[in-house]
This record gives sequence, C-alpha cells and structure tokens, in this order.
Amino acid sequence: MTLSLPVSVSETFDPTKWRLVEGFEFTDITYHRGVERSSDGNTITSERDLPIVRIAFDRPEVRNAFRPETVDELYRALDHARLTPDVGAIILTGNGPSAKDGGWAFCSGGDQRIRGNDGYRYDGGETSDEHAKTRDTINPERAGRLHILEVQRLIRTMPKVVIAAVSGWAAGGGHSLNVVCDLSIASIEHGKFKQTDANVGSFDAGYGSALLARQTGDKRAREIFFLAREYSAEDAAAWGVVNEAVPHSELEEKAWEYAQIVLTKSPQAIRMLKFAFNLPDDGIAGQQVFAGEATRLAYMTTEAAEGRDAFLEKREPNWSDFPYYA
Ligand SMILES: CC(C)(COP(=O)(O)OP(=O)(O)OC[C@H]1O[C@@H](n2cnc3c(N)ncnc32)[C@H](O)[C@@H]1OP(=O)(O)O)[C@@H](O)C(=O)NCCC(=O)NCCSC(=O)CCC(=O)c1ccccc1C(=O)O
Repeated sequence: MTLSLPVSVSETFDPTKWRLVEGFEFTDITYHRGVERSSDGNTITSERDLPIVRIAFDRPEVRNAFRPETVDELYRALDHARLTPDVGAIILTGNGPSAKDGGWAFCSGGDQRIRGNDGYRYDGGETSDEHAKTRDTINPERAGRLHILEVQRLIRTMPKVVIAAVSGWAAGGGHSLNVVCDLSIASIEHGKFKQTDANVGSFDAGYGSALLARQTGDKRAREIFFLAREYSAEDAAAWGVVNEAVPHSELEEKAWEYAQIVLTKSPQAIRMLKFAFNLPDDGIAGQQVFAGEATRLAYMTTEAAEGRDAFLEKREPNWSDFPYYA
C-alpha cells in the first residue's frame, strides 16, 4: 500500500498530521484521524494512528450553516468517534475560508434557505452542486428536522473530550454547538460570536442558553441572546465562552495540543470527570449517564463478578470477602 498525505481541506488544516477516515462519503463535513508518520526522504514509510480525530463543517460559502444532511453526517462521524475505542479526543471545527469572499466560520447554525414550517428540510432537488440547495430544492415528502439537538446530546454524553476550534463565525445553532463542547479555542482574527436565534424566530431553550448562562453568568447570557450583538474571541475568552483565544495560524495546533494533554490523563478519570461536570445541569438524565460509568467500574470488581457467577452457578452469592466500607 502506498501511503500519501490527504487532500488539504482548510487553510488551517495540516495534512501531515491527519489521514482521511475511510468508509464515509461525506459532502458537508470532513472527517480525519490523527496520525504519526515516518518518512524516508520524500516517501512515507509508515503511519500510526493517534487517539484523536478532526471533524469539520465543510460548507464555507454559507458560513458552514447546517442542513439536515449536514447534521446526519456530523452525527455519524461523532458517533463513529465515540464508538472507536482508541479515540479519546475530538476536535470540532469549520473548514475555510469561503472561496466566495474569504470569510471564515465555525458554524452559522441552521441553513435558513431550507427552513420549513416544521423544521429544516431535506434536499429533493436536481442541482448537482451540493452546496447550492435552496428552498426550491427541498424534499416535500420528508418531515423537517431539528436534530442538531441530538448532536448536542451526543457531544454532551460521549465519554470523550470534544474540543471546539472556532475558526470563524459561531452564530445561532453554531454558537450553541460551541457552548456544548467540553473545551473551546477561538481564532483571534476570525473567531466572531453572535447568538442570532431570536433574530430569525428560533430559540435554543436548552443547552444553548442554560449552559451558556452557567459559563458566562445569567445577565451576560441574556445580553448575548436578547441583544444578539457580535462579540470577539477575546470577549468570548474573558466571558468564559471559550478557554483561550489564539492567533488564527495557531488555532488547530492549539486544539491538537489540548487534545494531546487530555490524552495523557487516565481515560476513566476523564470520563468520570466529564459526567460529574454535566451531572448538576443534566438532572436524572445526567445521573443516568454518570451511573452508567459507575456501573461499568463496578462490573470490573470481583464483588460484581461474584454476583454474576453465583447466578450462573445456581448458588447463593458469597459476599463475605467484600467489606462494608466506611
Ligand atoms: C454568520 C453571519 C453573522 C456572517 O455574516 P457575514 O460574515 O457578513 O456573512 P454573510 O454575507 O451574511 O454570509 C455569507 C453567505 O453565507 C450565507 N449564510 C450565512 N449564514 C447562513 C445560514 N445560517 N443559513 C443560510 N445561509 C447562510 C449568507 O446568506 C451569504 O450567502 P450569499 O449567497 O453569499 O449572500 C451571518 O451570515 C448571519 O447572521 N447568518 C445567519 C445566522 C443565523 O441566524 N443562523 C440561524 C440561527 S437559528 C438556528 O441555528 C437554529 C438551529 C436549530 O436547529 C435549533 C433548533 C431548535 C433549538 C435549538 C437550535 C439550535 O440553535 O441549535
């Protein structure tokens, strides 16, 4: 097999660090796995997978707005990363810049061109340009969707760290996606924030607002939604919406660095901590996710094995080896 670098998908993308994840035919996002390569002069001699993936919106000419197909792809890639046992960190970003006007975006939320009365509509049209879908090409036979909320829940409940690399605009539902990521880094030059939901008659009354208020404080969160004013990457860092604002040229390198540091920690400790951070805001659903991991830990004990073995051997369990800890 000849090893080669992947096609570059964004000005901020470093092909030497990534390989394309095979088996998907995505049109609206890109999905790459981190790799370590060795070379012999100009020839790559070996490639070793690293426990990190990069998932990116790839509709820069509409500021990386998402349509239902985008959300389906995003969900599939995130779920694939969730289920891949040797992946521990996910970088979520937006490719760019736009070939049309040079603008950068992380994500500008739901694609308003295909918004129907019952949600965002699937494509049913004839155009071969994947990015040129408009109100005229929607599929009338498929119900509208608002399933970006399912993606939010997946990010929130996956036992892995999701790092937003905010390469440009984070607006509307894109603003909310940043809020729900575990860690965030924004480009000083191009990272811009604006919660436009109320401008277009939408409202993220879940994580996008409640968690934002946790991050910024209540008054600031109300300001962000009610006034829908643009704010900068530096403001976002000062207000707790992102962890750090860095020069654009260093954005992905910094996200990579965050991931590498996270990956030096115990996977079990990280997932217990993530779910512990979520628990107070996620109610019984949060407790269930935390409890699932606690149960997994319990299954690793000889005490739990004794319960299973006693059942299978049709005998009473013998708990005498297991103290009542205080
Ligand atoms: C993001 C902007 C502030 C960027 O402004 P600017 O840099 O000046 O660029 P523009 O010239 O405006 O845009 C360039 C080009 O892109 C098109 N475009 C941008 N955003 C969208 C979009 N969201 N949909 C469709 N097209 C978009 C724009 O029209 C231009 O195209 P041309 O053909 O070149 O003219 C600014 O663009 C902006 O404000 N965009 C809109 C942001 C917005 O309002 N988004 C929707 C918010 S509502 C939402 O996301 C709901 C999502 C959702 O599903 C949901 C549902 C229920 C609960 C929660 C959610 C949730 O929020 O997650």
